[in-house]
Amino acid sequence: MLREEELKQIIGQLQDPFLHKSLEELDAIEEIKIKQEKSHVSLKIGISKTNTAEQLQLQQKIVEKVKEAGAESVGLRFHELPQETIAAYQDPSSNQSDSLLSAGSKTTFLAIASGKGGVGKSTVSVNLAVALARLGKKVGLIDADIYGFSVPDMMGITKRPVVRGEKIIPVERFGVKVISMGFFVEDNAPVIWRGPMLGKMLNNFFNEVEWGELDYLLLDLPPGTGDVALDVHSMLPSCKEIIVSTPHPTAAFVAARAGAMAIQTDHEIVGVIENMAYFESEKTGEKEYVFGRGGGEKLAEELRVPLIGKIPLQQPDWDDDDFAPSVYGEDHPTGQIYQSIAKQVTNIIPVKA
Ligand SMILES: Nc1ncnc2c1ncn2[C@@H]1O[C@H](COP(=O)(O)OP(=O)(O)OP(=O)(O)O)[C@@H](O)[C@H]1O
Repeated sequence: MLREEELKQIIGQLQDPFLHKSLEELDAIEEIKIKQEKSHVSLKIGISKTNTAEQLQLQQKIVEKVKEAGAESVGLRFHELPQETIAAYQDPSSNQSDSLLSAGSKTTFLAIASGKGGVGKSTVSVNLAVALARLGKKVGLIDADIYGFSVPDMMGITKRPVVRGEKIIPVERFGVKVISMGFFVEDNAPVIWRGPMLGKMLNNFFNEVEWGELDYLLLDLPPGTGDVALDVHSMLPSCKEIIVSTPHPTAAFVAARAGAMAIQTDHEIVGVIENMAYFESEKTGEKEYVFGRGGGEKLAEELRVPLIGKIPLQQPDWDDDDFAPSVYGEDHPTGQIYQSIAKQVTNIIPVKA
């Protein structure tokens, strides 16, 4: 004679393979049905991650135990535990590499966007990522500018990521873990990613890349407010966002559209960076406002966020030994501006505890 209470107790002692808590504690036994005449037991069980090798092992253990209790046959169905349960029991320090998107993840996503192309969004993304790493933060960078991927060149990356098991290992440069669409494209060929393919690629960047533990994951978004930018925006997890603009007052109008798109797609704008803000004469130290003035302030005011930096118009350091065409050295005046921006970023969005 099979008894529900007894079976519940036996199965309840087994553990969820990922949360390492008993099924009883997780309230994971959803249903037990017994057909006495056939000695058949059917079960519905919750697990934190379905369709895994671990699920199969747990399944075998359950079947074994239920048969030991007298059942002839066992029917078993798994479903995913509620997110609240997973979040409540997940050890935040574990599982980081499994998915940055998991509820317990400590990673802040920080997207860098612009109203139009060529304003220096990628340059800012790269230098901000490096500056955060110089502050001792654990930083990743996704070059999600799917048509105009330029991060590998800007950082002087010549290596390609290696694949270990089923995971892609990002390339590390200046302490930043980098993944770019450019790594997966032959001979710099243009790519057309739309709809499901684009979503799949972005998903792979989050789930199939071995990021390890990250404090910040920066995303260099496609420029502008067109379809591609909108697609990428809406396919991302919820992000904090920085808008890059040039100083011309009309540029602020254009960039404000990017701001509107961020809000519409549920991303939170945390600041504005004005790039190519002025040219400073090496001889006299005088500033010339080549591209106009006031755009950054205007945009920040409109979006009701702080203006967290003004970056001058400048040539990168071509003489740098560790050649990376667009990364400024820590002692370079522009490098120092990036350090100050990075500090503000860590104040505005502190590393999650
Ligand atoms: N402050 C600056 N001073 C001088 N040149 C700069 C500055 N910022 C960016 N640039 C240069 O301007 C060009 C465009 O910059 P970048 O590629 O970063 O812009 P973007 O907005 O990401 O462009 P895209 O639309 O291609 O994504 C690059 O050649 C870059 O080196």
